Amino acid sequence: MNSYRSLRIALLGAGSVGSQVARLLLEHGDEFAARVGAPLELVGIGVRDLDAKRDVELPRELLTTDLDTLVASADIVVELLGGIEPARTLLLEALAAGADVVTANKALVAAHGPELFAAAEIVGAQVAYEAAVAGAIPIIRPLEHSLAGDRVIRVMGIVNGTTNFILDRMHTEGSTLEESLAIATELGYAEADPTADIEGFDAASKATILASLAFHTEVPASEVHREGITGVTSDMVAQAERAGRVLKLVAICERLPAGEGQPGGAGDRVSARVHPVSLPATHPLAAVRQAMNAVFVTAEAAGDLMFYGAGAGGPETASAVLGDLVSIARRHVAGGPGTAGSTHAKLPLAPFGEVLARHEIALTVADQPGVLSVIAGLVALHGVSVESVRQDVRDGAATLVLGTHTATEARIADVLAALEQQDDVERIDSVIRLID
Ligand SMILES: NC(=O)c1ccc[n+]([C@@H]2O[C@H](COP(=O)([O-])OP(=O)(O)OC[C@H]3O[C@@H](n4cnc5c(N)ncnc54)[C@H](O)[C@@H]3O)[C@@H](O)[C@H]2O)c1
Ligand SMILES: N[C@@H](CCO)C(=O)O
Ligand code: NA
Repeated sequence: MNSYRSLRIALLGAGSVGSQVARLLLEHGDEFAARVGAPLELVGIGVRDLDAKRDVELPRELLTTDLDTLVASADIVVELLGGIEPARTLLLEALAAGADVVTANKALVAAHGPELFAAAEIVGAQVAYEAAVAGAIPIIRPLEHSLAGDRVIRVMGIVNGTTNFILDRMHTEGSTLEESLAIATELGYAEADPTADIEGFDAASKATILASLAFHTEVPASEVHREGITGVTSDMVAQAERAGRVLKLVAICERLPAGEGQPGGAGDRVSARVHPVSLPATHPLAAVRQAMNAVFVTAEAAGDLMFYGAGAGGPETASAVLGDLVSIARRHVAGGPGTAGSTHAKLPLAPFGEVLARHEIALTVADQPGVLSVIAGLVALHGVSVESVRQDVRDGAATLVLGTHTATEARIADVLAALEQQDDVERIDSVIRLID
């Protein structure tokens, strides 16, 4: 090993992920030093309560509740607190002092990434966040570096382990959302506030990050259309199964072509959204079970790429955090400023209403002659064509399941509003987007 001085590492947070990062850093310190060319010295672990019970027993002398002082003493700050504050202020303080930053905090990167990246650029420091999207799966680095010479067309993935775990158990065991969420929380997958998982906020933060990287364009969290899984019922799961399909919560980031005659991507727009979809059971994403994640990337020259692995869990996420840490530490030893991400493409964002999808609409209707043709006519009136109809009559009421051809979200919203007004329609039971 050369004679480079020790690198001082400050760890903020010793929860599910932080305690595993501390453990691995202490257990494998010699290996990391050999990879980096300098020792990585864990100088302190910022916690809220020195006596709290933790997943891992940590050396008492490293624990501190004075996070500001800890940050001021470090070359590299690893933030695993979660939430916006005080994480944002502490990281801005670290960057202002010239330290590099590693974080797994997708909520923070989605909401304040540009602010952190700008602060890093001023001092030539680096912000690394591989763990923020799809946990252990390398996806940030491939989008930022490996695919920087290609044109990404689409990123579609299961990026929230908790909701995948819940939907998987609804399919395989008929469990309720509540009981599966309790298990996911126990296993360390769920966010501190699990509303972030089940309402799709966590996946939407990840969609923001993925879209910004994939399209070299700042995609604000406020522009991501978001729907969670609280509207997914056991009836919807049963109906999907009868049709040989599986329900999943997915994030879709797409580059929407400007249209015929526009050369070389000129006029393209981008869109990012999170919502449940219905997939054929044979689709590769349907095979992503339990809390696993998978991300498909389609790029113009590379074609389809698939990234699969653990998207949540303490040790799994710690792997990505430590990968960032080793990579940043190597740069310290080699010298030179950190690499800044690029958002120079500045592609315009397409409104959600212009996004195209096939939909399946389940309705309870009066079981009377002629109802089907009235409804089909009403749907057609709004410029949406019906591809398939399934009918199921039970106790004098009929369930009608309409599969549409591809239509814009705006047209589908008009169809749903019109169906709600239609006397023969008792209620709209569910609406789900179909993926082939
Ligand atoms: N758990 C996962 O599977 C996973 C996966 C990927 C990313 N992440 C992200 O990693 C981060 C940490 O997640 P986690 O699951 O370890 O959360 P956690 O709730 O288990 O741990 C966070 C810890 O930080 C501490 N903390 C919070 N605010 C503090 C403060 N002001 N001062 C001192 N300590 C404070 C908490 O007491 C807790 O021990 C989050 O940003 C999360 O989104 C988690
Ligand atoms: N709560 C998140 C953790 C990983 O980001 C999930 O369930 O995927
Ligand atoms: Na990752």
